[in-house]
This record gives sequence, C-alpha cells and structure tokens, in this order.
Amino acid sequence: MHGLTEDQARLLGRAREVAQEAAAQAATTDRTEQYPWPMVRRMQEAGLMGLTIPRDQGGPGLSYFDAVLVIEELSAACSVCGRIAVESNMGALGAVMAYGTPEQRRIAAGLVLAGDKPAICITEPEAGSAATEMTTRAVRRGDEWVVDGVKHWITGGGVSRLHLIFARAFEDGRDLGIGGFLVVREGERDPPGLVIHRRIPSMGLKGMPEAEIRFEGLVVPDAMVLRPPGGFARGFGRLMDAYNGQRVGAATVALGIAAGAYGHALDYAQRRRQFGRPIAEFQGLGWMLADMSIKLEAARALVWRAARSAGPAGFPDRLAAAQAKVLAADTAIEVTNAALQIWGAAGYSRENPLERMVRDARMFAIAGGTAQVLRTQVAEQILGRKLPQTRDGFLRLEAARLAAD
Ligand SMILES: CC(C)(COP(=O)(O)OP(=O)(O)OC[C@H]1O[C@@H](n2cnc3c(N)ncnc32)[C@H](O)[C@@H]1OP(=O)(O)O)[C@@H](O)C(=O)NCCC(=O)NCCSC(=O)CCS(=O)O
Ligand SMILES: Cc1cc2nc3c(=O)[nH]c(=O)nc-3n(C[C@H](O)[C@H](O)[C@H](O)COP(=O)(O)OP(=O)(O)OC[C@H]3O[C@@H](n4cnc5c(N)ncnc54)[C@H](O)[C@@H]3O)c2cc1C
Repeated sequence: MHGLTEDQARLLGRAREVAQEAAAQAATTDRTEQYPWPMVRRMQEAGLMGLTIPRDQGGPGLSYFDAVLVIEELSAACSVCGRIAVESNMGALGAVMAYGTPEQRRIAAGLVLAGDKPAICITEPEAGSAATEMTTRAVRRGDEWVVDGVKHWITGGGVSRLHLIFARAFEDGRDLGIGGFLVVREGERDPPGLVIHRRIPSMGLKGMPEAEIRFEGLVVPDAMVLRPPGGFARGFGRLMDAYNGQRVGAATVALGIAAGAYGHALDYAQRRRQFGRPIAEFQGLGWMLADMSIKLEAARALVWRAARSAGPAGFPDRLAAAQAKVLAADTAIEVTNAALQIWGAAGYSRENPLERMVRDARMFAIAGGTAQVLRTQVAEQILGRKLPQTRDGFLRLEAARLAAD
C-alpha cells in the first residue's frame, strides 16, 4: 500500500500473518458463539493489543492510523478479532490514557497488554441514540461513589475486565453532569454490585458477547473516577471526544469486512465458470466489482483521513470520524451483499464466509451512533450550529440566546 512508512509496512506484515490464523477460525467462532481467546493470545503475542498505549505505560506508543492498518487487516479475516483490536486500542483505553491519573493509566495499560479488551458502557434501554438521557446514577458517599442503573448492548460483557461506565454524578443531591467510572472485573468474578445479567443474542459477530449489565449499589472509589478537563459539567463531551477514536475503529472494522468480501468476490468471479466462461466476463458482474472497488477506496480514504486527523496526544476529529463511519458502514452493507450475490447459492451457504460477512456487516450502521444520528452530527458540524433533537430544543436554544443578550 502506498504512503506507508517501512515501520507501518512491517506492522501490516505482522497483522497479515495473524489475520491468516484469524481467517482459519472465523467460521468456528461464529458457529460456537465463543469469544476467540486463542486469537486474543495470538494478537497479544504479536504485539497487536494496546498499540496506542504510550511508551511510558509499556506500550509501543503507535498512532490511531497504525492501529487502523492492523484493524482493517484483521477484520477482513475475522470481524470479531477486528473488534477486539478496536477496543484494545481505542474507546475506553483512549479515554483513560488521555484523562486518567497515573494509577488509572497503569491499571488500564497493564490489563490491555495482558489481553483485555475493555468495555465501554454508555447505552441504556431507554437511552440509546439519546445517550445524554441516561439515568444510571453515581451518588457520592465520602471517598466513594455508589452506582445504580442498567446498561445494555455492552460489547464484551462477561469477558472484559476493565469497564468504563458513563453515569450521571450526584453530590449532596446536585446533578453534576455525566462522568466516567472505572471498574475492573477480576477474572470470572464480578465485583459486588456489577451483574452481567444476560447475554443478548445477536445477528452477527456472534463470537463477541453483547450483554445487559446491571449496577446494583456498585461501589467505585473516588480514585477510579475518570475526570476529563472541565470536570463532570463537561464530562460527556470530553468522553465523546475520546469516543470519536472508537468510531474510527468501528468504521475500520466495517471497511475490513467489505475489503474481505470484495477479495472473495474478485477471486470467485474469476474461478467460477458458466456458459463456458468465467462469470467475471459478464458485464453485469464486472460493473458490480467496479462499483465495489470504488466504494471501498472511497471508504478507506475517509477512514484514513479520520485516523490521521488525531494529533499526537489527541483524538480523531469529530466530523471526520462521523463521515468515515457513515460511509464505511453503508459500504460494508452494500459490498458484502454484492459479494454474496456474485457467489450465487454458494454465497448463501453457511459453508462459505459471505453469509457470515453479510450478518457481521449489519451492526455498523447501528452501533457507535446510528447512520441517522451521525448524519445529523455531520450536518451540525458543516452548518456550524446545534440541531437539537428534542421537541423543545430550539425553544431552549433561543431562550438561552435571549438570556445571554
Ligand atoms: C450526542 C448525542 C448523544 C446527542 O445528545 P444531545 O443532543 O443531548 O447532546 P449534544 O448537545 O449534541 O452533546 C452534548 C455534549 O457532548 C458533545 N459531543 C457530542 N458528541 C460529540 C462527539 N462525537 N465528539 C465530541 N463531543 C461531542 C457536544 O459538543 C456537547 O458538549 P458540550 O456540552 O457543549 O461541551 C447523539 O448525537 C449521539 O452521539 N448519539 C449516539 C450515542 C453513541 O454513539 N453511543 C455509542 C455507545 S458505545 C457503542 O455503541 C460501541 C459500539 S462499537 O462498534 O464499538
Ligand atoms: C452490536 C452492537 C454493539 C454495541 N456495543 C455497545 C457498547 O459496547 N457500548 C454501548 O454503550 N452501546 C453499545 N451498543 C449500543 C448502540 O450504541 C446503540 O444501539 C445505538 O446508539 C442506537 O441506540 P438504540 O439501539 O437504542 O436505537 P434508538 O436510539 O432507539 O434508534 C432507533 C431508530 O431511530 C433512529 N433515531 C433515533 N433518534 C434519531 C434522531 N434524532 N434522528 C433520526 N433518527 C433517529 C435511529 O437511527 C434508529 O434507526 C451496541 C449496539 C450493537 C447493535
């Protein structure tokens, strides 16, 4: 690939070796719905977990862009492995590395380098896209906080050790805003008050558990509160700054799945013969392959641009991350479906990878901000104005403007 440094080309080579092993077990992971621990160990041995962890915390201190190269490669082979690479490089980890105390950073880095994929707990049954309407509460009690609430669709629930829990913080009855609370599960034992209530059956990415997690009087020491600059009052926004990294990661998994499916389609179209000639010679399929390649290159360009928008200690740009995720998610759905079509009945068979890739691709227009919500975020950024989504949102904005005049 052009534009890569020698180090990046070497890193990509390492990722390709692991991806070959990942490809060999992807169908089993899908069928058994088991978290692929052997692949986690393989990724860990190859140094692909915690690529973005700074050197002062024992990591290689690589960039989001470096991580994106690895994530695409793994995702083309095994989407679950790709998602593990996302959360072991971005999201909760990025937030802790940027905002954490030295002790919090030490704990997070140690866990990830030892093979943990942290979990990020934002979504609630009644607060999905409207994440700021979350009702999980953290109430201050001296030197600790008591957390109560329910989160669902938490990726890695039941296997992850480090949890970053978004909750509304209260002190002396006052609502301080939304903050991050760090909790570590020790092996298979859950801390008292953290209940992995149930695994949610999903359409794709079946080797990755999605869980409903309940917090029932979960005690978090004040030392495990993640405090971004601006404190709780600005907490949600600053945590979302970090989350833009994970949006780029999710976009990359979508891109990787699409690239993998495209590779299968290109290969099959040249191998499969009908009417005495390779099916690739039929113009209908040639144009499908052409469109797939164009969409892939466009999605890759946006993903790379978003990954590269991150400064040395910063996160990817919010607009670039949203644009990349919207395009990559749509591309993954379109390209995997087209690839399945090119394979005909063989594509529809569970004996081949494409039906799995179609299922795996579907989540990215939903998770991490839906295709609709992210389009609104893009519109807000290009228009340079807030577009409130609640019924009284514009009235409130106007009232605030009048009060400021
Ligand atoms: C942001 C939303 C939840 C909309 O809610 P609101 O309208 O109440 O919020 P806003 O006023 O727009 O924002 C509040 C605050 O946050 C800042 N903000 C919001 N988004 C970002 C961002 N991407 N980057 C930086 N800052 C951001 C905003 O500027 C405000 O800051 P100030 O208070 O002004 O300082 C909604 O639009 C939304 O994003 N919903 C999607 C929720 C989501 O993405 N959930 C992901 C859950 S984790 C997951 O799904 C993992 C899946 S995976 O594939 O890994
Ligand atoms: C596989 C998977 C993994 C996930 N992992 C995590 C995780 O690790 N941690 C976590 O916290 N969450 C996770 N989520 C949850 C995910 O972030 C939410 O599903 C997502 O934010 C949308 O919320 P919702 O599903 O409640 O949909 P809703 O918000 O109920 O939306 C339903 C529909 O309404 C549309 N809609 C809603 N509001 C608007 C609007 N203002 N304008 C236009 N359309 C709108 C949506 O686009 C969607 O089509 C995961 C979800 C999935 C599927």
